[in-house]
Amino acid sequence: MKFWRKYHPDIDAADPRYKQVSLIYSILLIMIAYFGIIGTLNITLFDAPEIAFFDYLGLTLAVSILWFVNKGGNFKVASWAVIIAIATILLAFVHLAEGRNYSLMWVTILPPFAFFLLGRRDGSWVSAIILGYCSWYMYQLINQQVTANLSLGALFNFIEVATAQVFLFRFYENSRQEAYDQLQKTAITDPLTKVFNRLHLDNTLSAVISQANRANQPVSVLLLDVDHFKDVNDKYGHLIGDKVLIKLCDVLRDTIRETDSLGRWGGEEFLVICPNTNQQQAMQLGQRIIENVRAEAIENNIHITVSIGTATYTNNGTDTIDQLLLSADENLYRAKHGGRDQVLGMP
Ligand SMILES: Nc1nc2c(ncn2[C@@H]2O[C@H](COP(=O)(O)OP(=O)(O)OP(=O)(O)O)[C@@H](O)[C@H]2O)c(=O)[nH]1
Repeated sequence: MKFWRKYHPDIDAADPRYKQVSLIYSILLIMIAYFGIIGTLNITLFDAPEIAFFDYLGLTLAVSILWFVNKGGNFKVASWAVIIAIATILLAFVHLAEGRNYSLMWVTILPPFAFFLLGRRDGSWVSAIILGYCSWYMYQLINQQVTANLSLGALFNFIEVATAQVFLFRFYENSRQEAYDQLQKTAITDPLTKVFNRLHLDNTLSAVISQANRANQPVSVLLLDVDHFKDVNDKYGHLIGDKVLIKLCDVLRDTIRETDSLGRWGGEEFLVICPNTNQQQAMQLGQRIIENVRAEAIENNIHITVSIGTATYTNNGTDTIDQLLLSADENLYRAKHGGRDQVLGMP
């Protein structure tokens, strides 16, 4: 287990912040070890206290940021603080080294940190500004013949490498972000109908109920089941049955609000979660769904109907999510056994 988890027990491996937090802690620990060792060497072995000053400054900054994140500080602020600390040390080093060519090499460590911690957009301009400034500064030193350590040819090579580095990191960060977004989407989507899957419905319902508790608002759910769907499969085949489910979800998406969540509960059962919706509004939505589905010729002129059970969470101190779903299920059962093609709520 990562040691920092004891300061942030709520961030587990599934949390999107996990990698970023890991990286922040790794960078801070490396900075502390690095600046501590090099600063001490600069004083004891190399007799360079003016450089050691910046090493200890880096050490102090790293320890302060570590303290800040341990105390629950904002990770975005911490990421920026890490990048500003690294950039400050690098710039101080470039100035102190008076044009020695190795100082430029160090500047190339900035882009990977900037891209990983700040993302593609901010990583790009921060890297471009720091690398651009260092190139310009070195060019002035060569021009004014302050340095004999760096040739114009070497500086241009540095500029080419730095530019390539920024473009490569941009490209890498782009593909990484796209792959991550795709993965996130796949993890919460039902592959056939492209509505949310059951796992995401569970998470959404918990989040919506917590929000409703804070705002003291009702939440309604509509549990919906296709009537006699087995007959559709038996008569037209499974592939057509699949298309019917896909088309049904199109109708449902067009009928519900943007703030509602639609997902597949299982088989030919779907759940709609409606924040800030009372029992009466849920019944109206259910009725609209029934009518829209009935009116739509779904596939090859196949007409289907659906039955719906609704239930409403009112934050009266006794309701639970399980009870809410159980009530919706019981009402769906009554709708089925009362003749189908209808919506039923609390008796
Ligand atoms: N084509 C297709 N069929 C599915 C899918 N998931 C579940 N089914 C079918 O849905 C049917 C559900 O049948 P039942 O549970 O008997 O319900 P029903 O025929 O809809 O009858 P009622 O719900 O009582 O109106 C079964 O034939 C399942 O095979 C799917 O993804 N694609």
